[in-house]
Amino acid sequence: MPDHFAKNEQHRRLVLKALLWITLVGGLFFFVVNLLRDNWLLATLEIGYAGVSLYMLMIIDRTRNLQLLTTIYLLPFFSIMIVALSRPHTTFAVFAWIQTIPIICYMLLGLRLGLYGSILFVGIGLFTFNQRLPAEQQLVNAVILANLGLASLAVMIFAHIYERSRVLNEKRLIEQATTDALTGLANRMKLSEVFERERAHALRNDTALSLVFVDIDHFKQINDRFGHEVGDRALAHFATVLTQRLRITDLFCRMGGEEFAVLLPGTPPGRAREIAESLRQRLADKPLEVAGSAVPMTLSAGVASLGSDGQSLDELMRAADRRTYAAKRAGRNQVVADEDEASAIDAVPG
Ligand SMILES: Nc1nc2c(ncn2[C@@H]2O[C@H](COP(=O)(O)OP(=O)(O)OP(=O)(O)O)[C@@H](O)[C@H]2O)c(=O)[nH]1
Repeated sequence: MPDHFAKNEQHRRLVLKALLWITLVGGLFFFVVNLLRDNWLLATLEIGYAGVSLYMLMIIDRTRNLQLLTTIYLLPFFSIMIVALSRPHTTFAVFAWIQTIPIICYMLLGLRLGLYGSILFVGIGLFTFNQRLPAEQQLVNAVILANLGLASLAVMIFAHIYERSRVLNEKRLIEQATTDALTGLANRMKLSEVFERERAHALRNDTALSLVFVDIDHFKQINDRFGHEVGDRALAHFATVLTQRLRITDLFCRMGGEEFAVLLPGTPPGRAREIAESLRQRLADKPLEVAGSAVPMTLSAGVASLGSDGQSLDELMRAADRRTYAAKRAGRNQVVADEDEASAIDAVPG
């Protein structure tokens, strides 16, 4: 599961836990109150719900399908509120619970289900409440309903705004944490996340997955000659030029400094070599322009593939890295795609 979904789940798990404690304590309290008032239907529902809350508190940390568990819990929870509101023995104060529905729905079910759940259950709550008002005082009833309806609407709007900002902020934070600020490319953390997904996909569908490690040649000289600022521009230029050559499904990442990696889903070793070669060619064809003159850049690359070079990202990175440094030793500005080639370079005295 991607990390950001896990974070969202953690947030919802905490909210649900808090609600379960409230319904456990509330259920026990109202069980006693309803027993004392001889309201057997509600007493049974309340003690039953306290039991369900206790059971859910025990399993909540182990459950995988939190969304399903939440929905199974909320439907009877809201229904009990409505039943309680409709009973002649209960007070109108039960409507206070109806007003918590939008907050509960948005925090536990997210924006879309939060909206639908709020409209549905607050609507039914208002309708049920209206049935209990004396028919003869229509104007007073209208004022009461307008107050409760508007207050519920305000809670719903605030809950919607809160959840929307929370989701957007969370998205922004995740994006910042997984993006390299200078080039706008994905970073190492994102590569790990995507690699796991693509590896599972490749194993399930028996498709290929390759990784190209790319290192800019003599990058230090660009910094030394033109300054760090031009060095930064060169890195951004490199990212732009190479991204244009890749497919939308490929993941181009900056690993740090002048080292990059490209994850190529559905790409066997031979094709990955061709792609690495075309990246090398493209960079040579599109030098960075500084004050009207070209700053030539070249790259060295190593290719590794799932299966033949290992099963984990670490293994693939190690193999691709080894081949990149073989390419450097062989004179730079080239691609080394397999172990034979790397060993042949290593065997040359130098
Ligand atoms: N401008 C700029 N330079 C960086 C950045 N990150 C790393 N560098 C520089 O990249 C250079 C890398 O130098 P080396 O590791 O010697 O590699 P190289 O000069 O590319 O040589 P080879 O890899 O052997 O071809 C260093 O001078 C770093 O300061 C960055 O974000 N911006």
